[in-house]
Amino acid sequence: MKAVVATVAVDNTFFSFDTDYSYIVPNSILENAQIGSKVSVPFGRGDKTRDGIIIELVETDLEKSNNLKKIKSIDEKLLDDELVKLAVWLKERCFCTTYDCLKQMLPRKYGVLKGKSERMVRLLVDDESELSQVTKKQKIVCDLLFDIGTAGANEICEFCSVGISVLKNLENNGIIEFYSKEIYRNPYENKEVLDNSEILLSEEQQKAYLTNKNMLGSGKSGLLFGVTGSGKTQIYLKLIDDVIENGKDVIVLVPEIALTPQTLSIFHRRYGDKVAVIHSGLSLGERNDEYKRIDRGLAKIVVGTRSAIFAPVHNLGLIVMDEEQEQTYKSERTPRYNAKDIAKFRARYNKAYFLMSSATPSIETYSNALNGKYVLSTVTQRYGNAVLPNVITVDMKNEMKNGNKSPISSILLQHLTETIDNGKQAILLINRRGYNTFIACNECGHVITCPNCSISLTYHSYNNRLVCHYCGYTKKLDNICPECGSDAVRYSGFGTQRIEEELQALLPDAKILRMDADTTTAKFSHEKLLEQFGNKEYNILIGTQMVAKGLDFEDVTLVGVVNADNSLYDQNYTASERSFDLITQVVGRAGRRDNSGTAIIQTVNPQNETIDFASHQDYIGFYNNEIMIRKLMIYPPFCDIYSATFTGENENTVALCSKAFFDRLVEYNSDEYKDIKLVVLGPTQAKISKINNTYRYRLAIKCKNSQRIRQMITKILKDVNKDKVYSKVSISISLNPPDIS
Ligand SMILES: Nc1ncnc2c1ncn2[C@@H]1O[C@H](COP(=O)(O)OP(=O)(O)OP(=O)(O)O)[C@@H](O)[C@H]1O
Ligand SMILES: [Zn+2]
Repeated sequence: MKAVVATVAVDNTFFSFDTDYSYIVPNSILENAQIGSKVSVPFGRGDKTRDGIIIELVETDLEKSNNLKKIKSIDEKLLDDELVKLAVWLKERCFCTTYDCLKQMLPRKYGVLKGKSERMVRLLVDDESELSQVTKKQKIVCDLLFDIGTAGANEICEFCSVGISVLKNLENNGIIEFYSKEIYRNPYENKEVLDNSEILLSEEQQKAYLTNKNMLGSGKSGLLFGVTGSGKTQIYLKLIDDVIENGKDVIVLVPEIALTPQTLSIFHRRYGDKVAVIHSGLSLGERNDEYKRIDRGLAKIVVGTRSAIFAPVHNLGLIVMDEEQEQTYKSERTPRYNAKDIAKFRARYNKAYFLMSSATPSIETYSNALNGKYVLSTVTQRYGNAVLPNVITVDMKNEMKNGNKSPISSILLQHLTETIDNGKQAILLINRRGYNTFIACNECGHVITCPNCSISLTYHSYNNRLVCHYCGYTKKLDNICPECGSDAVRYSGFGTQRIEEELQALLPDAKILRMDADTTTAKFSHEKLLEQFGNKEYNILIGTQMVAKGLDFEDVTLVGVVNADNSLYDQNYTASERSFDLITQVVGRAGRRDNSGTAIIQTVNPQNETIDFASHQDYIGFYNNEIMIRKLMIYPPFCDIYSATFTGENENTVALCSKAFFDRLVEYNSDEYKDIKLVVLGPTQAKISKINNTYRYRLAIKCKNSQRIRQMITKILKDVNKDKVYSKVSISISLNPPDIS
C-alpha cells in the first residue's frame, strides 16, 4: 500500500526547532492537495490545530509513514509553485522558518476582511526587539503590523480578535499611532489611460534601450547606468511596453512610494488600471484587492516597494528596480532578505529579465556590471537641451572668518535671491530634522541624551520640546543640566526647523516649504506638499534626504546642500558611498530642462574627495577611488559580511550572549568547519548601544557567503538559543547590511 506524505511549513514554529514536518494526506482530501495549498494540521504534544502550507508531496510505502499525523483539512491553493520554491530557497539563506518566508507572499491570509476603515494605525518602532514588554494580544497586533505596515483600526480588531483598548494601550506606550486616512489620495482614482503616446528616444537612449531589449527572456540581470535627468525612466517604460505587448507581467520596484508620487503618476497615466500598487500604506482591504487583481491577471504591472517583489504574478517578463542603490531594498526584519536576490531568483525561474537602474549605482552593482555579471548600458548625457548643473563649493570656514555665523553662506543667499527674482525655484538639503541637534551643558560638558536610548535629544521649536528621534521620548525644554544642576545648557547644531527660521529672516518675502518627518507625519502628505511645490506655490523647498531624490521639477534651477559634512564621518564602510549618492542626487535635481542649473555645496572640508567627485557628478572617478579602498580594507564586493545583532533588556546578558556566540564561532571554525576562511570583528557594543531600553551588541563576520558558512551559523544559533540563560536575548543575522556599526 502507498500513502501520500506532505511536507508542511507550519505557522508559529521556532527557528531553533524548525524542521520539515511531514503529514499523511488522507484519501478524502488527496484530490485537492497541491504544493502551495493551505492546510490545518495537528501540532505539538497537545495536537493543537495550526495553519500550514504544503511545500512538498511524495508517495511512500504506508508502513514507512505509519507514525505520522494526518492533515486535518485542506483549503485552496494559495501560492504558485514558484513562490513555494522561493520560500524554501529563502529560508536556507535567512536563518528563519519556511513559514516566515511564506508569510511574505500570503496576503490572502487576510482575505476575509471587507470594507475600508478611515482610522488607520501604524507602527512607530522598527525592530521587534523593541517589543519585549508587550502583552500577548498586543504582540499579535504588532506582528500583523510588522507584516503589512499599516491597517485600519477596525480591521485590526476584527482580524486579531482584540478590542480597541489593546490598540489604545499600544498607542500610550508609543508603539503605534493612529492617523486619519483622508490625507492619502487614492492612487486608483484616475484609472483611465491618459497618455500612451509612443516614446521617442534620443540616440544614446535608444542604444541603451536596445541593449536591454536583447536581454528580455534571458533570465539574467542588467544595470542601466545614466546620469541624473538622462531619461532612465523613459527607457524602461519603453521596455515595459514591449513586455506587456508580449503578454507578460512586470514588477517595478521603487525605494519608497510616498517619495515617488511623480513616478507613480507616470505609470497611472500610461497604463491606467493595468497598474497595481503595493506598499505599506494600504489598508488590508486595499492590499487584498490589489493582490486579487494581480492574481487574476487584471493588473499586469505591479509598482511597489520591497515586498512587491513577492507579488503573485503568473507570467513574469521583467523586473525593474529603480534607484537600485537604496537601502530600503534590504529588509531588516525577519526574513532579512535583499529584494535584489529575490529578483534574481524570480528572473532565473521565469526566464525574465531583471534591470537595475541608477545614476549612482552601489559599488557592488557597478563592479558586477564591469566584470560582466550584469549587462551594462550607459547614458552619459541629460535628455534634450538640459545640461548638468554648474557646481560651486563653499568653504564654510571662510564664511566664519568673514564674520558670517549663519548656516547660509553669502553666495547661497545671493543665488537664492536671484532665483526667486527670476521666478524660479530652489531645493535645499539639510540632513537633520528638528531645530537644534545638539544640547550640552557648558558647565560640566554633559550631553543631554534620551533616558531610553544612547542618542542625544533634538530640540523642536514648534512644541518647545526635546525629542528622541529613535523612541519618540519627549521632554519639556528647560535650561537646567540634569547632571550638575547649572543653568548653562547650550543649544547648537542646525536642523531643518532652524534653517527654515534663519532663511525666513534673511528672505522675508520668500515662500518656504519644509519637508521632513515632522511635516509629513501623515504618510501621504508628501504627495500633497510636492504637488504644491510643483504648482509653484512656494519658492524654496527645504528638507531632509526626502527632497534629494527622484524629483523632477521644471523650474528648479538652484540646489543647495546646507551641510555636506553631516553624513561623511559615519563609521560604516558604506559612508562615502552614501554621501556621494545623496549629494550627487540632490545636485541632479537642478536644471533638468532648458534652464541651466546651479548647485551650491557648503562644507568645512572642500578638499574632501567624496564631495569633490559628487560636485562633478563623477561617478566613475568615485567608483575607481572607492573600489581601491574596499579592496585594501577587504570590504564588499571583496568579501561578504554577516552581521549578528544581539538585543535584550539586560546589558550583561546581552554581552555574555554575544561572547558565547563568538566562542562557538571560534570553536567550530577551528574544528568541524576548519575549511571556512573568515575574520571576526567584535563582539562589541553597537554604535547606538541602547534603543528604547534595549541594549545592543554587534559582531561581524567577513567571509565568502556559502552554504557551509550558513550551516555553521545555523548551528551556532541553535546552540546559543538552547541555552536558557540567553532566552531573553534575541539574535538576528543579516547578510551584507548597509550598517555594521
Ligand atoms: N525620450 C524622451 N522624450 C521626452 N522626454 C524625455 C525623454 N527622456 C527624458 N525625458 C524627460 O527628461 C526628464 C528627465 O528624465 P527622467 O526623469 O526619466 O530621468 P532619470 O534618468 O530617471 O533621472 P534621475 O536619475 O535624476 O531621477 C523628464 O522630465 C523626462 O520626461
Ligand atoms: Zn529614545
